[in-house]
Amino acid sequence: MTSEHDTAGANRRDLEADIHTDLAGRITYGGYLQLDKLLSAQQPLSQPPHHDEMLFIIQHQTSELWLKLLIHELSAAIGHLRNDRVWQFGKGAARCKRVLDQLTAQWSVLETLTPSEYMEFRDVLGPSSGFQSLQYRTLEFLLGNKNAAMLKVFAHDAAGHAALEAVLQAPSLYDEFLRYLARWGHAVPDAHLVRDFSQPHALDRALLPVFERIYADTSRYWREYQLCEDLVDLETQFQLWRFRHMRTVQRIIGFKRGTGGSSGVAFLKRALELSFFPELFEVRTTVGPGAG
Ligand code: HEM
Ligand SMILES: N[C@@H](CC(=O)c1ccccc1NC=O)C(=O)O
Repeated sequence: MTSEHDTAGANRRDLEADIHTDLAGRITYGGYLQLDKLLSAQQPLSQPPHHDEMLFIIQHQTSELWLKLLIHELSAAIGHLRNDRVWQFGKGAARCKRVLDQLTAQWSVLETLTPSEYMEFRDVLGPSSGFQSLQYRTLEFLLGNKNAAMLKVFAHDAAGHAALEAVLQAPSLYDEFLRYLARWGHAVPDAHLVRDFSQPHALDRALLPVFERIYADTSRYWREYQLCEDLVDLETQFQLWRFRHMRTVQRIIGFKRGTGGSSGVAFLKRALELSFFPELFEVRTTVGPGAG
């Protein structure tokens, strides 16, 4: 038996009668997403264009799009924490983790770029480098890796510089978390509640009893424990991104210096020693019977 809907034999799907086709002056897919702008922003500088420069550009642009979403979600989540909206914070943190998964997984696409292919167009990059990514530095600052020296590379961009300076001066995710704990009766030393937020947080053993109490009795302090574990997840995911960047760089340019002027892989490796929430990792050593 055949019917007008039976297109299986023809291996074709017909349009349904109600599908909108008169779209003049209406909101469309390409219009809503501004694809004219988005898809005209891939402009290789190599002359003639090197085939692999498209991969290089799109890998960076997609990373910047995910970074934009991360900043959007993390800023909102920090606001939730500041206002004791723990459930909403958890929801935002969960989304951030999934976005970080995407960012980390996508290194496997760039890893298909061979060292010689990259060297064929690397010179067009001049002194530009991911080190100058405003969104990346914003994310690092939101997470607490504060460093005023990083502002220098944005001196040429007054608006970007001012926006980053504001994030440098504001409490980070961990600062807000410690303030949350203090509001809920945990013995967070005052020095962590009011401080110069432009400085990075460094391991303070005086904070360990707070976390030992939470980790020793997770059923009593389940909310706090879950927040701690969200932060541990975020740091772990972020470190995976850093690690895969470092390994991708190593396999593509070896130990050459970076276009941004750094030593290259050695410089990237040093970031792997940093911790946003050092007490949350230290507590694993000190908590529990027989620890210490
Ligand atoms: C062939 C690919 C890549 C190479 C060889 C490379 C190399 C490097 C090097 C050597 C640095 C140190 C700064 C410098 O001297 O330039 C750096 C920093 C950086 N790169 Fe890449 N990179 C690559 C791809 C990417 C991609 C796809 C992203 C995604 C946005 C990215 C983001 C960054 C960021 C954010 C930094 C600063 C890291 C920090 O401050 O610790 N890179 N990169
Ligand atoms: N730093 C890289 C160049 C690079 O990867 C790059 C250049 C321009 C814009 C973004 C980049 N990505 C990460 O650093 C290099 O040394 O080859």
